[in-house]
Amino acid sequence: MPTTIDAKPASNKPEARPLTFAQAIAKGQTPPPAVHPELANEQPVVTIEDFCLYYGQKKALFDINMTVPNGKVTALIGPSGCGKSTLLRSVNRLNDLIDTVKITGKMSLNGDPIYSRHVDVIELRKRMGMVFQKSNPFPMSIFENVVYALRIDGENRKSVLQDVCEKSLRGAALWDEVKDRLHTSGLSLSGGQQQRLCIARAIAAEPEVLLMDEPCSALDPIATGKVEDLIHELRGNYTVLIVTHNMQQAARVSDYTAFMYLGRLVEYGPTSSIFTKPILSDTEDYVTGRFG
Ligand SMILES: Nc1ncnc2c1ncn2[C@@H]1O[C@H](COP(=O)(O)OP(=O)(O)OP(=O)(O)O)[C@@H](O)[C@H]1O
Repeated sequence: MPTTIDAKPASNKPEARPLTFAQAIAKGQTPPPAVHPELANEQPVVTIEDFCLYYGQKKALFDINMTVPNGKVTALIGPSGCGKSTLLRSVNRLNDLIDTVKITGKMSLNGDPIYSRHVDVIELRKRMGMVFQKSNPFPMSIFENVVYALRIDGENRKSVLQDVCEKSLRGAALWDEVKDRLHTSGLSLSGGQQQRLCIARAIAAEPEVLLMDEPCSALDPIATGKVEDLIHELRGNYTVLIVTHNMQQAARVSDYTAFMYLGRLVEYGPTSSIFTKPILSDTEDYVTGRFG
């Protein structure tokens, strides 16, 4: 069904055609997103309320309202430049590093404000894991990469570190490939293994949410398949918010999908619904490759 956003009839026309989301934006309106009812049954880990972000004068995010549900994989999709990475990086305040960035609105992590003046950003980031496009193992052994966050927190008990290392590498589907060379450099692994090592490092810290910014974009198809399988398996145990350019990837790995366009959240719902029976015609056009 096509969207019916702000379908005000023009005064001299008996039947105005409903505006699409994109047309409404072009007319300067801010249509509310189409949020599917299933989300109301989920427990939010991250809550985003009326969130706007500006790079200097340029507004990149417009009144984003959404929640990231507990124990689920949520994919952010949309055309290049629509604000997916900006939104993801706002969750762990990586955008603080850019001088010109200003924000309005709120975000919270399990009820705790993310953007309060009193927040210790370092402590806040410890509660979240981040996996980047390009894997970034530290120049140290596989073992030390995985237990890095624990070491920083002063944990030096060998048995604890060994347990966490094994559990995290198993969780990242890497254990069998590296268990006999834990003390060789993380940099000696293949690209796909390095990315799974980064995921192991992230989950070792037991993050409340794992943020992934196009984690497969630098990988070949086989390594991509392994990382996708892994992300899919993280469901239930971890809350994941992932940016992807690749719609097939979103369909394969995620429970929920949020479609963004020109800095707005357009539609958000179960991945199967977004791809097979979206509410808005804009979403349908995007997922079927007719625009974007
Ligand atoms: N550091 C920056 N300074 C100024 N503008 C920026 C900066 N980073 C991003 N932008 C702008 O903000 C908007 C959103 O960019 P963002 O990278 O978040 O989009 P995206 O959906 O992740 O794109 P892509 O899929 O191409 O990575 C774009 O118009 C972009 O040019």
